[in-house]
Amino acid sequence: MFEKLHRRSGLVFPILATLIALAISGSLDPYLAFVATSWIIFGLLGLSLDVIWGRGGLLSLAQTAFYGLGGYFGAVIAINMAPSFGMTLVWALPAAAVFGALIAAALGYIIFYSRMGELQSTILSYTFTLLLWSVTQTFKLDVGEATIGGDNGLSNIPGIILGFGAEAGKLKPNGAFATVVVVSAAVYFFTHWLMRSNFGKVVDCIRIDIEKTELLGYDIRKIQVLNFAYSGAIAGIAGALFALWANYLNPSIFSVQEALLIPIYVLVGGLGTLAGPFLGAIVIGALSFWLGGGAAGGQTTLILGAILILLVLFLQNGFLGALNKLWMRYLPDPNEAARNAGAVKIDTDVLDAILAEATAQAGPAKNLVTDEAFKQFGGVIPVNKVSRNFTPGKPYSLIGPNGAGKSSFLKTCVGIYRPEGGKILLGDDDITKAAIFDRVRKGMGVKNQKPQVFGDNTVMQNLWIAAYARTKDGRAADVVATRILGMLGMDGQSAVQASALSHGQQQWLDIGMVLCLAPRVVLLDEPAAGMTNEETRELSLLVRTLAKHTTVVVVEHDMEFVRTLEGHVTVLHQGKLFAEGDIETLRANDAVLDIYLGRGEHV
Ligand SMILES: Nc1ncnc2c1ncn2[C@@H]1O[C@H](COP(=O)(O)OP(=O)(O)OP(=O)(O)O)[C@@H](O)[C@H]1O
Repeated sequence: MFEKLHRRSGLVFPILATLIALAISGSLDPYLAFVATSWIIFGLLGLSLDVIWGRGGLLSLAQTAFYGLGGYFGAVIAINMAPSFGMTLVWALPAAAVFGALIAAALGYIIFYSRMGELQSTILSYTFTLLLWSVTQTFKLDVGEATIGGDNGLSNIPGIILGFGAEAGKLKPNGAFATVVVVSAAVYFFTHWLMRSNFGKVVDCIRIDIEKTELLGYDIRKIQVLNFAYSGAIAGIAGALFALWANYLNPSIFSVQEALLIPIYVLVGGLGTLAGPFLGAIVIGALSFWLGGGAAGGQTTLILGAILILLVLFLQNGFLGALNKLWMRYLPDPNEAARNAGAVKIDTDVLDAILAEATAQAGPAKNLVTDEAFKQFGGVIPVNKVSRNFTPGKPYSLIGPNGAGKSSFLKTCVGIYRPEGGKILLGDDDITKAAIFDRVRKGMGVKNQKPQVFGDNTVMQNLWIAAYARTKDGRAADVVATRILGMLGMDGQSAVQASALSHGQQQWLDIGMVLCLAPRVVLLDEPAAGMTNEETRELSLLVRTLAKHTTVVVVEHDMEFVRTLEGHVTVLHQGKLFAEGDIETLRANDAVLDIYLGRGEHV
């Protein structure tokens, strides 16, 4: 019961809060109703930031820009429609949402497709807001009945009108409050649903590990732009509500103070909680209302600032974050199973069946061919004109001393590093310039040196998100993920958070995620690191079985593991192919010993 309530808390409490707000809306003092309406609007604006920051991982200071633009656009529409048609809300909100979304999509396109860093993105978003602030000071335009008058602003904006026709009158403060509550609640519940949908799950994964999400085959930049556009739509709606509430807009809506207040609402309420920004805006709004009413003796800003600093410092993730932490203490620990987990034991029959099915669905194994592949970092050349044809049948092991270029070679093949020269072919496709997600969709499955799992998600959720990348069908992904979980013998840990797993278990989970993709070429970078001897034997069995169905390339330092793979062994040195053969011959090769021991002419 307690657990169920916790799972549904994002729905149950907001429903209660909405009902209470609606119940008291009629009896509120009209002035308080008027002021409280603005708190809800700011909460909605905070929600727009939470979508892109708390869930998407980008601290955008452009939310007030989308809010202001949505406000202006919605107001112009409302001014022109109201005299004949009434219904300002119906005209202004969709127009503002679409406008906000388009502007956010355009800005998001620049930010995400240019692969800007987090800090630069935040600064660019802030610069965009400042630019609008500056431009709107002098921007004058007549649009029908609406006059945008530079720093004189835009006045004569009709209030919230729900009735049709010229005669329809604007709502009084209490009615306006109730209407804004209903609109905000509708946006909140839709957002709550969206963030729990498959789209939202991928958005969360991008925030946790963007590279891994792309390595699963998701077109991350498209998803980021869509999420940003959605946040812009919410900000636009908030802007239109604000315009109808205030009946007046001017360029101060794009000011620094406005832009910086929004992250504060989110932080005080709880980043990533969606409902938190409303709580943050209401708490801050109510505090300043009460302090401004005489309680602070003229020191409202000072006292409010001090309270905010204390709240952010001591609550860490805001009110809702703190509440959640407290609540979690009384729930059973899902990570208990990780502590009691035994060593992973592969079920080879199931593995064989999974791999045969993958071939039936994704087609036969593909060759991976590198033709003079070349990668350079300044003076360092970790991949120096490597030409190699990798085929299915037996696994390939890449060995070599530290810094030989093994990981760089794999990263060049998957597109994490862009080669400066040469070609890379996956089957018949030239993938030299393809995006990472495109290579994965064409059949490449990669596990990097460090296990990459989504730490906040459970083991099952990790496998599911990998399977869903390929199947694009939730139920089919359930089936694939459950089978791989069973094959790894990790059923008992399905509800454990991936971050609670040991390093070795995370390696297995990462390998399981790669298998969910039904890859036609598999690249594994140091998969045995952190595994016990028993697990390394199981891994060797898995890799050999895998190589019968797909092309497999493994980078490894553990020579005993490499020996048990009974495959092709290639030594890399200073970015070049140095020697090839079976492991026993290579171990007896003086030149190979020289490079490992750092002696002789080859070093
Ligand atoms: N992103 C990068 N920027 C600059 N230099 C890099 C980068 N990645 C790798 N290198 C350099 O390329 C060389 C090869 O590194 P790489 O990690 O590929 O070697 P490795 O054989 O995998 O080593 P190890 O066994 O220690 O993992 C090193 O000198 C490394 O410093």
